[in-house]
Amino acid sequence: MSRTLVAGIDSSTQSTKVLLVDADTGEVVDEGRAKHPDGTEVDPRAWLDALESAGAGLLEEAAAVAVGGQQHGLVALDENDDVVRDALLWNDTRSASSAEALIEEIGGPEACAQATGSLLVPSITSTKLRWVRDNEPENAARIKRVLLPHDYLTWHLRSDRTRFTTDRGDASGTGYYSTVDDAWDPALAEAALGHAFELPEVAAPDAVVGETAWGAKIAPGTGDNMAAALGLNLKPGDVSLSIGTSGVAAMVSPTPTTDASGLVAGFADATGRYLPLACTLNAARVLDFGARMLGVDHDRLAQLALESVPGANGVTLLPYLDGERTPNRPDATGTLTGFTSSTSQADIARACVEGLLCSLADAVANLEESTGTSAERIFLIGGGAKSAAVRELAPAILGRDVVVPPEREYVALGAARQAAWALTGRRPEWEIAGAKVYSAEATPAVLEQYRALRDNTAGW
Ligand SMILES: Nc1ncnc2c1ncn2[C@@H]1O[C@H](COP(=O)(O)OP(=O)(O)O)[C@@H](O)[C@H]1O
Ligand SMILES: O=C(CO)[C@@H](O)[C@H](O)COP(=O)(O)O
Repeated sequence: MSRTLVAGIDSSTQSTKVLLVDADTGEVVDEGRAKHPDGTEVDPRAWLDALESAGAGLLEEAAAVAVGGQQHGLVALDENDDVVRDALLWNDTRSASSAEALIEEIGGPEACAQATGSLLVPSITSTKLRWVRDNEPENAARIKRVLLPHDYLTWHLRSDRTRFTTDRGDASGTGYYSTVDDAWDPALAEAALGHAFELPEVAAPDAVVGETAWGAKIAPGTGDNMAAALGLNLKPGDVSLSIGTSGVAAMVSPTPTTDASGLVAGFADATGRYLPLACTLNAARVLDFGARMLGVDHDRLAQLALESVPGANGVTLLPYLDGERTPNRPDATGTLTGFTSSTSQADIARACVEGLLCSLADAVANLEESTGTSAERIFLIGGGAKSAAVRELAPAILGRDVVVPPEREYVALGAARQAAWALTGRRPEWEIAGAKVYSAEATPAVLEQYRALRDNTAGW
C-alpha cells in the first residue's frame, strides 16, 4: 500500500530545509537543504531559489505542504505585487529608534504590550515599516502590501497566486496584530508606514489555503518558532530552547501574555494557544565566531571547550556580537575579558560555549519570571544543539536536566505536522522517540561571573 507523504519547509535565517514525512507516522523519509545569502537584508526571491533547490525531487511527492519561516521579516510588495526592496530581517537592528518612537506614540510600554502582546524592539515588522517611511520615502510610497517571509513563500507555492494568507502565530510578530483580540489592528499598521496597506488573510490553524501546481494542499504555515513548538508537540510546562541564528526560549500557554519589560514577547502559537518567547540575537553564530577565531571546526571547538574548567579560568564572553535583543541593546558588541598569560585556546572555547549558554539561561529565567511558570522539561534544538559541549554544559549552566531530542529539523517537522493536519482534518499525534536526557552538577558560579560582566560592561 502506498503511503501518504507531506512536506514541511523551514525557511529560516541561514537556510531552507525541506522534510518529506509520512503523514501517518511522522517518519522522515527524505530531506533537502539549501543556503540563504548572508546579511540582515535579503532579496526574498533568494528564498524562492533556495526552496526550489532544497525541495527538488521532494516537494512533488507531497500531498500537502506548509512553510515555517523566520519571523518578522518585512516583505514589501508594490501594486503589481513586485518586491519593493530587499526584505529587512528580524536581526536587522537599524529600526531601534523607530521602535522607541512607535512605543511612545502607542502610549508607552504598558499600552504597547497590551495592544500587540509585545514591547516593540527592532526585530518587529512595524518598526521596519517606520524605518522605511522615515528613510526611504520613495520605497514607502510604493508599498501596497506587506507579507512575512512564510506568507511570501506560501503565496509562491500557490498555483493561482490569487490569495494572500498568513496565520495568527506569525501575524502576532508584526506589531500590528492584537494577540489578545486575535485580530489585525489596521490602525497600528497604517500608523507605522504612514498609509494603509493590504494585510494577508489570517487563516485558521487547520485550514487549507490553496493548492500547488502539482495538486498538493497548502496549509497556512507559521513562524519558525511556532512551527518548532508544533514539531516538538510542546505541552504546558515544556520549554523549547532553540540555538539557531537566534536563541529562543519558548513555552505554550493557554492565555496571552503582555510583558511590558520587553524581555518576553507575547506571541500566538499555531494551534489556537499562545507562545510567550524570549529571543536573543546571538546564538549559534557565537559558536561560529569561536571556531573562526581559534581556526578550528565545530567539533574541535566543542572538544577544546570540554578540556577547560567551569568558568574558563576567569575568561568570560558577553556574546552580544551583533547587537542584542534580550536584553534590548541594539548597538552592543561582544566583550571577552579575563585573560592571563596562561589563558589557553581551551579557555576561550569554553568562554564561547558558556557565554552562549548563560545568555540562554537569562532567556529561560525571563520566560519563567514573566509567565510565572517554571520549566519542567527543556528541549534543546537547532543547529547549535549539535555541539557536544553545548549539550554537556547546558544542564550545568541551566541548573537542571536538559532533553535533547533526536537530531532533526523541528521547524520543518512542525510545518509537516501542520500540512498533515490540513490534509486529514486531524492533528497528528506523532511522538518523538529516542530523546536523550543530559544531567550535570549545577555550576551557578559560572552564571554569576557572566552576570557580573553583563551588568558592569561599560556603556550599559
Ligand atoms: N556541530 C555543530 N556545532 C555547533 N554549531 C553548529 C553545528 N552544526 C551547525 N551549527 C551551527 O548552527 C547554525 C545553523 O542552525 P539553524 O538552526 O539551522 O539556524 P537557522 O534556523 O537560524 O537558519 C549555524 O550557525 C551553524 O554554524
Ligand atoms: O525573531 C525571532 C523570534 O522572535 C527569530 O527566532 C526568528 O524567527 C529567526 O529564527 P532562526 O532563524 O534563528 O530560527
